[in-house]
Amino acid sequence: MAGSSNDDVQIQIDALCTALTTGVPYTSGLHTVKHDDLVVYYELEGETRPCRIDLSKASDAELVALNAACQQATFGVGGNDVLDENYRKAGKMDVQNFSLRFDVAALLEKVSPEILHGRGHNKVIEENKFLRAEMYKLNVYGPGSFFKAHKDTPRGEDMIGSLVVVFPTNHEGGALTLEHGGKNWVFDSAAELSAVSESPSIAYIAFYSDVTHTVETVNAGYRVTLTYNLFVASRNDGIDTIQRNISEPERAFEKGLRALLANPSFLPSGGFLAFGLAHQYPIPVKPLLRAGRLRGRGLPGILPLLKGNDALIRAISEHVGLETQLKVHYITDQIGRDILADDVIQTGHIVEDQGELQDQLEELGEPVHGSDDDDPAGVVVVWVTELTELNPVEATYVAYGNEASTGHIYGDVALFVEIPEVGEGIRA
Ligand SMILES: O=C(O)CCC(=O)C(=O)O
Ligand SMILES: [Fe+2]
Repeated sequence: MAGSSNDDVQIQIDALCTALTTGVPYTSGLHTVKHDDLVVYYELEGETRPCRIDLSKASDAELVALNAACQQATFGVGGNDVLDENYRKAGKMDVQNFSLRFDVAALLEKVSPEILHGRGHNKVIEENKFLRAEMYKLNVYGPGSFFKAHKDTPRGEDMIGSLVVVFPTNHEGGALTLEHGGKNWVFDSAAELSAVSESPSIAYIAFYSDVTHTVETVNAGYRVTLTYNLFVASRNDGIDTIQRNISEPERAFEKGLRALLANPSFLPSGGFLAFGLAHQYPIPVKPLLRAGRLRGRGLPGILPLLKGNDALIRAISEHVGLETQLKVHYITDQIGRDILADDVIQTGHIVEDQGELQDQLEELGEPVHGSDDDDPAGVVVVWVTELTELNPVEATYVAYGNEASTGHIYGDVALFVEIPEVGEGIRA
C-alpha cells in the first residue's frame, strides 16, 4: 500500500502515545444543590436530640459547635489508626453519627463518565461498568487544620477512587493539592465556592485511589467536607450495558489504532502492542499460575478495575475488536530472556540447575522475540508507553551455588493488546 512504511509505523505509534498524554487523574467542579440538601443533623454526646446545622448558611458559632462534636481524625499506618497532629489536624464524624438529605446520585452521574472515561459527543461505546459511592466521613477543618500528603487506604479491591464534597462554609485556604505520575494539580475549593452567587452549590473532586493528595492549612473559617469511597461495579448479567460517549482522547487513540492496524508494515505476523500501566492495582500476591493453569481471580480479575489511561486503552481496543490482557513481563538475568506470563508465575517448586528455571519459565510463559540474540523465536512486542514499576511481582525458586539458597525473579505487570497477523481477524 502506498504511503505505508516502517517510518509510518513509528509515526502512528507516536500518535497513540500522544492520545494518552491529555488525561488527568481526577475530575472536579461545582454542583448546585437544593436548599434543604445541606442540612446536617448530628449527634452530641450525652444528648438525646440531634443538633441541626444548615451548611449552606452556617454561622461561625454553629460551625464551632459542629467542630466540637467531632472526634480528632486519625489516619492509617500499616493497618492501624494513628493520631498524630503533625500529620493530620482535623475533626471527623463517622457516618453513624450524622445524617443529611444530600443525595450523591446526581453528582455520581456527573463524575462517572470522567472516572470511567467517556466525556464527549456523538459516538458511543457499550460498557457494563458503573460507579458506586459509599459515604465515608464528615470532616471539619478549623483554623490551622490540615492533612499532609497521603493516599487513601483501599477499602476493598474494587475501590477505584475517592470523592470529596466541600460545603459552602466560609473559609480561606484548605486547597486540595494532588500529585500523580510526577505531575501536580491544585483544587482550590474555597476560591471556586466564593465565586458562586445564586443557589447553594458544593464543590467536588473525584480522584483515583493512587493519587497522592494533601489538604493545605485552613487559614480562617471552617472547611467542612464529606468523603465517599468510590467502587467500580459491573452489571453482571452482561446484557444490560450502558451506552456512554467516547471522549476526545479515546477518539484520538481509536484513530491511531485503526491506522496501525491498516498498515501492513505493522506487526505483519501479529504480536502485541504493550503499554506500561499508569496506575497501581491490587495485584494478587499469591502466584496463581502453575503448569499453565490459572487458579482464582488472578490478573484477569484486575481488568475491570483499570483506571484512567489504562481503562481507556482497554475500552478502545475492545471497541475496535482487539483483545486486551494484563501480563507479567519478567526480565531477569537468570532467565536470559524476557518472558510474558498470563499471571504471577509460581516458581517455588523449581530447583535451578543447568537451565531448569529458563526451561520451566518458557513453558509457563511466552518468550519475547528479540530478547535473546541467539534465539529469534518468541512473540513480537511493540511498546507504546514505557514499562512502569508501579505493579511489581516477585517469585522465588531454589537456587544452587556452593550452597542452596533462595533465588528471586522479578516482573512488572503491563497491559497488552493482541494484534492479529495481516489478513486475519479484524485485519482481514
Ligand atoms: O477533606 C478532604 O478534603 C480530604 C480528606 C481526605 O483526604 C481523607 O479523608 O482521606
Ligand atoms: Fe484522603
